Amino acid sequence: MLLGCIGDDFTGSSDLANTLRKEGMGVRLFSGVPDGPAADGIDAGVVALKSRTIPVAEAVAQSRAALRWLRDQGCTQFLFKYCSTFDSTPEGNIGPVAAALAEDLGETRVIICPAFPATGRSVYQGHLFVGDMLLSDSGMRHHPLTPMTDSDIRRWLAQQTDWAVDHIGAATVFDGADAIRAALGGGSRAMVVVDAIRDADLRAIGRAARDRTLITGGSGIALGLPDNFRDAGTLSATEPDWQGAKGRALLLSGSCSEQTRRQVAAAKASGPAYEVTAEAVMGGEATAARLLGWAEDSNAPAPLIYSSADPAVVKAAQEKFGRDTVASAIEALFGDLAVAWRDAGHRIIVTAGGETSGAVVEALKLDRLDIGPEIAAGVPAVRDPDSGLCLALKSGNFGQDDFFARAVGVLTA
Ligand SMILES: Nc1ncnc2c1ncn2[C@@H]1O[C@H](COP(=O)(O)OP(=O)(O)O)[C@@H](O)[C@H]1O
Ligand SMILES: O=C(O)[C@@H](O)C(=O)COP(=O)(O)O
Repeated sequence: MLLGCIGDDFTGSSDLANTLRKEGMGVRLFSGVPDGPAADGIDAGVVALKSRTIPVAEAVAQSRAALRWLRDQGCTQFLFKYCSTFDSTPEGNIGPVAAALAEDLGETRVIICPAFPATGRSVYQGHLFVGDMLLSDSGMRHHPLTPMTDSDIRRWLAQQTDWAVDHIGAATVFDGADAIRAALGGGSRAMVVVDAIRDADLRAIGRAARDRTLITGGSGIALGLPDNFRDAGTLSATEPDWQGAKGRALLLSGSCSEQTRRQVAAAKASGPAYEVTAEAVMGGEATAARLLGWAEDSNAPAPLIYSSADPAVVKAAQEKFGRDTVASAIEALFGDLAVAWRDAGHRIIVTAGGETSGAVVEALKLDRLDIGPEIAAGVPAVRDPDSGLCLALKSGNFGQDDFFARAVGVLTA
C-alpha cells in the first residue's frame, strides 16, 4: 500500500475512496483498524473510524492506531479525511487528531483544506463556502452534533490546537504547484489552511504535497495525489469488477440535513415511509423487530425508515433527552435494523448520515468494503466481498433529490 488514509466517519471515508478510485488507484475501505495485514495489490487503504464526535482523547488514540497499522502496511504518505463542511466542535477533533498524526510522522507543515468543488465547498481567504453561502449561513449551523457557526476555518481551527495556524491564499494557489510548495516549505511548525475553489487548485495542491508525509482535508484534497504515485511508476492495483445484488432495499435515514430531508420527502412521495420519532425510540415503542415487521409487510421494493427531522424538532428532543443520549439511541436502532434486515435474507441497504452509516456498518460487523460505481458526487456504491451485501453510505449533505431511487438503481444493477 502506498497511500494510507484515515477517515473520521464512514460516509466521508467512502467519499474519499470514491475519489481515489476514480483517479485510478486500487482502494479498499476498512471498517476500523484491521486485526491483520491487508490483502496485496492495493494502492490506497482507507481506515474508516467513527471519531468525528467522540471525546478528543479517544479520537486521537484511534487515529494513532490507524496510522500505526497503515505504516505497517508500507504506506509512505498519509491523508486524514474530515468533512468538507469541517464538522467539528471548538474542542476538536480535527486539530488534535491532525497534530497527533503530524507529531507521530515528524511532519511540521500540515495542509488543511476541506474544499470539494464538485459539491459546492470552496475555501477562499480562509473562509469555507457552501455554494454561494458562507458555511455559518448554511444549514450546517443547525447540525445536531457539530453546529458550524464560524466560516473562518483559521479561527475555528485555532480553538482546537496549540499549533500555529497559517494560510496560503488563492493568489498563491493560482500560481500553481511550485508556488504552493514554496509557500508550504520553509516556515515553522503550523497547520496551513490552503484556499481552493476549483479542482485545478486541488490538483496543484496535490502536486505541491508530493513530498509531505501528512495531508488533511475533504476528499477533494486527494484529487492530485494519485498522479504523484503514477509519475513515480508505483501504482499497481486494479479494482474488482462491480457486482450488484438482487432483491429489496431498506432505506435508513438518520441525517437531519436540509438535503437529506429533501431526499426523504422525494422518497415518501414514491413509496412507503415510516417516521421514527425520538420519543418512540426513547420510550421503547420503536424496536428493530417492530420496524422490520413494518418493512416486510410493506412488501415494497424500497421501504424507508427515517428519523430525519427539522432543527426545531431535533432541538426539542435534545433538550428533553440529552443530545448524545438521543443520538446514540437512534443510531443503535438503525444498526439493529440493518442487522435484522440482513438476517432476514436481504442484501441491499442505503443509509443517510455519517454517524448513522457508521453505526450501521459497525453493527453489521463489515470489516472491509470494495468500492463500486459513483451514485452521486462523493457517494459510491460499496460491497462486502464476503457476504455480497451492497450498500450506499450517503453523506447527509450529498446526493440529488431523488438519491434514494438512484441508489437502489445502482445497487441492483
Ligand atoms: N429526530 C432526531 N432527534 C435528535 N437526533 C437525531 C434525530 N434523528 C437523527 N438524530 C441524530 O442526529 C445525528 C445525525 O448525524 P449523521 O447521521 O452524521 O447525519 P449527517 O450526515 O447529516 O451529519 C445522528 O447522531 C442521529 O442519531
Ligand atoms: O466531506 C464530506 O462532506 C463528506 O465526505 C463527509 O465527511 C460526510 O459526513 P456527513 O455529512 O456527516 O455524512
